[in-house]
Amino acid sequence: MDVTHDMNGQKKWMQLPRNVVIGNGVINEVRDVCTDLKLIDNALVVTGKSTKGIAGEIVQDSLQDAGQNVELVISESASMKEVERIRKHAIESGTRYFLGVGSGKTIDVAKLAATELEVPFISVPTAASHDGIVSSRASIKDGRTTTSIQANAPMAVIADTEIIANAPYRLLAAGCGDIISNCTAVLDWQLASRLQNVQFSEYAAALASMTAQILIDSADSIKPELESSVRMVVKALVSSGVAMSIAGSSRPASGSEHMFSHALDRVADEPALHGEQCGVGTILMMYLHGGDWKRISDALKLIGAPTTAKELGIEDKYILEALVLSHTIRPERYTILGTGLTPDAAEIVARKTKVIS
Ligand SMILES: NC(=O)C1=CN([C@@H]2O[C@H](COP(=O)(O)OP(=O)(O)OC[C@H]3O[C@@H](n4cnc5c(N)ncnc54)[C@H](O)[C@@H]3O)[C@@H](O)[C@H]2O)C=CC1
Ligand SMILES: O=C(CO)COP(=O)(O)O
Ligand SMILES: [Zn+2]
Repeated sequence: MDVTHDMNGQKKWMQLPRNVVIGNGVINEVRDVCTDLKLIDNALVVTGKSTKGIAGEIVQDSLQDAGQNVELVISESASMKEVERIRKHAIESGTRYFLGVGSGKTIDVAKLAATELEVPFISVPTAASHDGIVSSRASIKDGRTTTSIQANAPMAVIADTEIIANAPYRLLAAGCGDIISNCTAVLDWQLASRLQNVQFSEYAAALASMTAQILIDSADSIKPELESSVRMVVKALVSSGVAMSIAGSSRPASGSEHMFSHALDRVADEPALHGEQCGVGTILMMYLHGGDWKRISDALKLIGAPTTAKELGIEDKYILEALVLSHTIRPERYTILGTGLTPDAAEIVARKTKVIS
């Protein structure tokens, strides 16, 4: 668990990654990181179909060169069945630690399997598409429903900026949407703290908000194929992950805009990327908060992230359906959505913010 509180809120236990390595070519430092963490044998590399050739095999070869036994397994769908398959594979091959090498789904499966087996996990993202690359949560899908499960934080995060800069730019822009969503997540958290006296951390909220503000202020310098942009986004994702660890929940980085994204995952035929949907959700929820939604929309446009249903590739009717459904996604998490939007109110917010036209 990230943070534990006793009944008086006096006891805290924050779980953070020990090594965070960001830079050009740092994939070649995997074995040094493992040695530093005393992870010296029986690794299981969990990677994706396309990310195997991009980074999975580099990690495998480099650990094998250091004399380690290393197995490699492909995993892309983040379901409990898949976690179980990987967990069984790990037991059979005597795995002592996991490396998740790839995108969000691959990392989540490796993270949860490692947590269940109580062995260390190292995150090696090949894209900076959301803050799950560093967080202590795993999102697992069951049909169209996604559940966010508490897991152990990675022992280390190794983010090679050259590899991430060569990934499709859409993934990096999505990562920016996930960071910018901290703006409304923190407003929702403050609201819940005022109205329902929920546990609130000034430090976690300040860190999450500041991270989003820095990115919004630098929006014009986030560009495709630039390692400087990748560095900025990865550092922001790490900061968001740390904010969640301080809070002991995803509250600083997930509010009503995330509930909207989770609702879209349920209703849309073909949902967009998590971070893309959260970015559009932030525009909508900032409008509901009475805040500067145009500033959010302008920053996303500068970055090249979607700001409309059309750019998300999702029909207007699903945006409206998701807006009306959002408050039911996580009823225990109070947000600006309150007891929900009526269909006509949903249409007004979506039209005024130009998410639908
Ligand atoms: N654990 C957590 O806290 C969080 C987890 N999630 C979960 O993460 C998942 C979404 O993750 P995403 O990364 O957005 O999508 P994804 O895992 O579906 O990956 C998107 C695509 O990017 C490709 N890709 C990755 N790196 C690449 C590279 N270097 N070059 C070419 N292609 C590359 C992958 O092969 C995949 O086809 C969802 O299941 C979502 O629920 C989302 C947010 C937070
Ligand atoms: O995506 C997240 C933070 O960016 C995690 O949030 P959830 O708790 O909504 O899965
Ligand atoms: Zn997110």
